[in-house]
Amino acid sequence: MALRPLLLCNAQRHFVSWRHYKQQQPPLNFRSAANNKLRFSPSSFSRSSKLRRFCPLKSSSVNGYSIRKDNNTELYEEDQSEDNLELHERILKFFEFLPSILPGGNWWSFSEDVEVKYLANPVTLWQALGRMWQLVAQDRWVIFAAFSALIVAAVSQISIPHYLTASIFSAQSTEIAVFHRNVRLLVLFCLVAGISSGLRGCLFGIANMILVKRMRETLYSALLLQDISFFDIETVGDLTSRLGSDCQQVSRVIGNDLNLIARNAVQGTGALIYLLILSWPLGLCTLVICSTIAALMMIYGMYQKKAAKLTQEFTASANQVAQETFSLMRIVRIYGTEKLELERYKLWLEKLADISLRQSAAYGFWNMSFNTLYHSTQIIVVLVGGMSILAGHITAEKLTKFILYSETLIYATWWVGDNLSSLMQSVGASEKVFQLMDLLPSDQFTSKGLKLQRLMGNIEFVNLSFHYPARAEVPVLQHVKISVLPGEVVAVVGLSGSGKSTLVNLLLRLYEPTNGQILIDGFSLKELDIKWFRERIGYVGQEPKLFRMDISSNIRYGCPRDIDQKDVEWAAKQAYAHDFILSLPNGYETLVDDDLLSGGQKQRIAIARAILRDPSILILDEATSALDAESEHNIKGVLSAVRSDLTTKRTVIVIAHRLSTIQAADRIVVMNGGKVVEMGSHRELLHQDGLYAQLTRRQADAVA
Ligand SMILES: Nc1ncnc2c1ncn2[C@@H]1O[C@H](COP(=O)(O)OP(=O)(O)OP(=O)(O)O)[C@@H](O)[C@H]1O
Repeated sequence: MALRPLLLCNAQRHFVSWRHYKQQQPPLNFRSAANNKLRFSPSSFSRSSKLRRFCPLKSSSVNGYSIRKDNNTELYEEDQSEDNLELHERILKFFEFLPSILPGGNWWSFSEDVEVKYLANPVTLWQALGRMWQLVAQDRWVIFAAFSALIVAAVSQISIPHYLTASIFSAQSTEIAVFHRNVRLLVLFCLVAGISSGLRGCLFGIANMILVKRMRETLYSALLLQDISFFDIETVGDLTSRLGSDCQQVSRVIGNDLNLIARNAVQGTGALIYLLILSWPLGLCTLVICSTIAALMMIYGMYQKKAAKLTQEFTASANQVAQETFSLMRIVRIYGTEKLELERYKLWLEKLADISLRQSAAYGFWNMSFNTLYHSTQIIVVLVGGMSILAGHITAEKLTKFILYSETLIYATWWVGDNLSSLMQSVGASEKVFQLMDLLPSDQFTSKGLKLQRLMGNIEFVNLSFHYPARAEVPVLQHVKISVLPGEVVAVVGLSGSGKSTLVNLLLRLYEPTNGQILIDGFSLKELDIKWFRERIGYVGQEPKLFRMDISSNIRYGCPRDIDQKDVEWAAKQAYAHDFILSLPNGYETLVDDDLLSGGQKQRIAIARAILRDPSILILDEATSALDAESEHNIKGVLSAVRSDLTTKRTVIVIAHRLSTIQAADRIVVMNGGKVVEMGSHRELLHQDGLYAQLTRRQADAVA
C-alpha cells in the first residue's frame, strides 16, 4: 500500500480505535514499585489483565466476543460513514490530518491516548542496566573480558585510517623506510582489530545468553511462587509473553546494544580527539553537527522506548488471544467461530501495525536528518578544507585524514544513536519484566510452620467466611461451621455456585479465609507447614489435567514417598486404570497430554495419583463424574478404604452432584448460597424434607 493512503487509513482508524480505547480506561491505581519490592496485590497490580477481564469495552483479548462486537459495530459504522463522504470532504479531511503528521504533530503522540495505560512503573536506563548487572554479576569476568576486547578492537580500528593515509602519502613522497614502518603497523593493527573484534562478539554473545537465562529463571521462579489469586488475574498469554518475547527483547541489551554503543563511543571519542588535533576549527564544525545528531537521537530513542512498551503490551494481548483460541480449538471448531477468532486476533495486530507504522515513519525522519547532517559535514569539510589547502594552511594528507576521521566520528554517532534507541526499546520492554520479578513470594513459601508427628485427619471449619480477592464484593462463604472427624467420609452437596469447591480451596490453603479459621487436628491451618500438610493430602479435582509426559510419570507426579513402578501399577489397579493403560500403544510409557484421553480415563489417572500418595485426607471434587456407574461404584470403595498401614482410615471429603454416589457417606453437608443449610446422614436429610430431599427427588425425576 502506498504510504499516503496507509497513513490516512491508519489515521482514520487511529481516530476510532485510540479514542475509543482511551474512553474505556478506568482510572489507574497502582502502587509504586519504583523503590520497593512489591507483593502481588490483586486490587492494585494488574492493570492490563484486569482491564482485559472486567472492562467491557476495551478491545480486550480475553472477553473478546462482546468486545469485538462493540468495536466491530463502531468500526463498521465509521467505515460506512466514511464511504458516504464526498470527495472534497475527504480531501479536506486529509489536509486537516496533514499537519498532525509533521514533527511534533499529534499523530506521533502515544502519550495523549496511551501513556496513562502503561502497566509497569517507568524504569530509567541506569536502573535497568543496574538490574541487568545484578543478574550477570556472578559471571562478571565475561563482561570484563568482553569490554577489554572491545577497547583493544576499537583502538586498533581507530588507528587504521591514520596508518592507511600515512602509508599512501609516504609512498607518494618515496620515503621507503617510513612507508615500510607504516605498512607494518597497518598490518599489525588490522590483525589485532580482527582478532579482538571476533573475541568481543563472542564474549558479548555469551554475556547475553547468561542474561536471558538468568532473567527467565528469575522471572519464572518469581511467578511460580505467587499466590493463586495472582493467577486468577494475570492471563497465561500475558505471562508467557513476558517470559518469551519480552525477555528476548531485553536480551539484546548486552550482546547488541551495549556492545555497539561502547565500541562506537570509544571510536568516536578517539576520532574526535584526532580531528581536534588535526584542525580545531574543522573539528569543532564536525562536533556541532554530531551534537545535533546526538540531540535528535535522544528524542528518537525516547520515542522508541514508548513505542516498545506499547508493542509489548499489544503483543502480550495478541498472544493471549492466540493461546486462548488454540487451547479451546474444539469449541471454536464446533461453533464455527474461526473468523471471529481471526478478527479478535487481527484487532491486536492492527494496533501493533499502528505503532509499527509510526516507528517506521520516525525511523525515516531520523534517517533523513542523519543523512542531511552527514552530507553537510562533507560539504563543510570540502569547502573549508579546500580553501585551507589553497591558502597553504593544511596539507592534502591532513585533509584526507580529516575526511576519514570525520566519517568515523559521524558513523560512530549514528551507531550510538541507532543502538541507543534499541537500548531504550529494551529498557521499555524490561519494565514489566522487572516489576514481575520484584513480586515477593507468597507468605506460604517464606514462613516456616509446624510439622505434626502424624496427621490424624480431624478438620474443623470454624465460622469461615470468604470472598475471592478478584471479586471482593461477592461473599462466597458465610459463617461456615463444619467438623469432620478422623476417618469420617463427609459429602458436600448443593446447587452449582454454592461454594463447595471454594471450601476445598480453603482447606488446601490456595486462598486464605476472610474471617474464621480452619483447624487441623486442633492446630490452625495457618500455623502448619503447608508443604508438609499438602504432602499428606490427596486431591482429585473437577477436571483433572494431565502433564505432557508418560502415564507413569503422570501418576507419580508430586508423590512425596519413595515409590517404584510396582507401586504405580498398584495405584492404577486401585483406580481401575490399569487395563486401559495396558491397552495403549506403549502402556505406562505412553506419552499423553490433556487432549489424548477421555474424561473418565483422565479421572482414573488423577485418582491413581491421589491413591499413590496414601493420603491422610482425601478430597474428591466431582472426581468420579465422568466415570460409568460400575467403575464409580468400584472406585468409591477403594477411596474410602483403609490406608496402606491397614490400621487407620483416611478422612474423605467428597463433593458430588450425582447424589446417588454419596448416599453411603457418614455425613452429608448441604450448602446453599455459601452457607451450610443442612447436615446429617442420607436418611436424616430425607426425613427433614429440606433442600437435600428436594434435590434427590429432582434427580430421581430426571432419571425416570
Ligand atoms: N477464582 C475465582 N475468582 C472469583 N470468583 C470465583 C472464583 N472461583 C469461584 N468463584 C465464584 O465463587 C462462587 C462459588 O464457586 P464454587 O466453585 O465454590 O461453587 P461450587 O458450589 O463448587 O459450584 P459447582 O458445583 O458448579 O462446581 C461462584 O459464584 C463462583 O463464580
